[in-house]
Amino acid sequence: MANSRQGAFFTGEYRNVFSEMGYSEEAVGSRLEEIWQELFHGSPDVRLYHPMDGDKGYMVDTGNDDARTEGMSYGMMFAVQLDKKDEFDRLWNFSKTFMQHREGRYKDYFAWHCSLDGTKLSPGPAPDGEEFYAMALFFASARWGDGPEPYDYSVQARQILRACLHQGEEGPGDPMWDPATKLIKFVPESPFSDPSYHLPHFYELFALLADEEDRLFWKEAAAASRAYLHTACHPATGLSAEYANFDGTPAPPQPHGDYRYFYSDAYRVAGNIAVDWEWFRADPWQVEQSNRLQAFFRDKEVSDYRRYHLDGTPFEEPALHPIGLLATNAMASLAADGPDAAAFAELLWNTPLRTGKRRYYDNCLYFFAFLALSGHYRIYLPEGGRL
Ligand SMILES: O[C@@H]1[C@@H](O)[C@H](O[C@@H]2CO[C@@H](O[C@@H]3CO[C@@H](O)[C@H](O)[C@H]3O)[C@H](O)[C@H]2O)OC[C@H]1O
Repeated sequence: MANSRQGAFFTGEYRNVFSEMGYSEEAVGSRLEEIWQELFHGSPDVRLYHPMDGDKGYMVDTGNDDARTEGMSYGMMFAVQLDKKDEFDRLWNFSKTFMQHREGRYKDYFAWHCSLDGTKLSPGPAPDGEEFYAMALFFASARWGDGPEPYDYSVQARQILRACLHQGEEGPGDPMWDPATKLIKFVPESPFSDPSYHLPHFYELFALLADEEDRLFWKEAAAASRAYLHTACHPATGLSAEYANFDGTPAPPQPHGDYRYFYSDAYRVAGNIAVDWEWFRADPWQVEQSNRLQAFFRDKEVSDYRRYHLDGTPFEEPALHPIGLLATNAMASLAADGPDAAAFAELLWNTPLRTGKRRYYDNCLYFFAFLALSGHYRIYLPEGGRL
């Protein structure tokens, strides 16, 4: 039975799109377990997760030979969804020990990437990591209960979210959310956003679980992000830019590159929108948007996926992560109700994990798509917690 919280309706149900298409629950379950085994415990040329001696482990970005808060927090989300506490704790311990700052302008934030021995490669954070850490930690607290530091998961999650909103109020630094617009920034210092960082479905939950005094902010942030995505996604193609201003227009070129186009970061927008729809049914535009995006990719071969202008004009340059893009296009089927929904899910089902050097980002998105489309990407709340 759905219940209502100021416009967001927690569905309490998780569709298994693959079963709806005729695959047995058993086949879907064993496929999911196979993906877990390959990515976490498979051969060295397949796996992403690596346990270290002692009590730590990391996810490697195989394309860049480093560990990123993105992949570390994704790994924690995969682990908590599938009830794998040992892997979760190792990833968290590595993140906490090597990546989190103890002082200064980034206190309680995480260096966005480090080498595989834990040496920070650059101090700045990437806010998509912080929000995934916080959500995964809250889910861990609900599934397994809080333990001694650093496994006091809910305490750790609140500490991260406190920094995200209040950094700079009593010392150096900047918050990760813009206080005026309530939109997440690309990095704490930037006056613009990254559409793929917007996770209103997480903010609805932060509004229940974060520090009491910040709960209203998170509720408003959920609404602000939903509205923002309308402005960031092209009205005809559904494509969004890598980085976008707070009014949704593509952000100007940056010293480290020109990100006004649909490329690797932006794939995730489709998946995020679909999960928000599945969890909260708050914004019917998400259904139209998902149909629109799938219509844009309908006639395109995965092997011919490219970088695109937002109006859909292709670059010569191929997509760096075509399997990742297929995964998020398929994830959109959780929200889409158009003629392409089943076809994209079917195509993903019939596509294997990516192999080779660049497999990390593709296979992370692939894992999310399988979790979501099989009904295994779920909300876990502490006992007595209600939506
Ligand atoms: O300038 C950095 C900025 O690059 C960093 O962004 C993080 C890394 O990139 C994003 O994901 C990548 C997508 O492309 C694939 O090829 C990579 O493997 C992925 O890691 C990720 O979303 C960002 O967190 O953020 C900090 C800035 O200072």
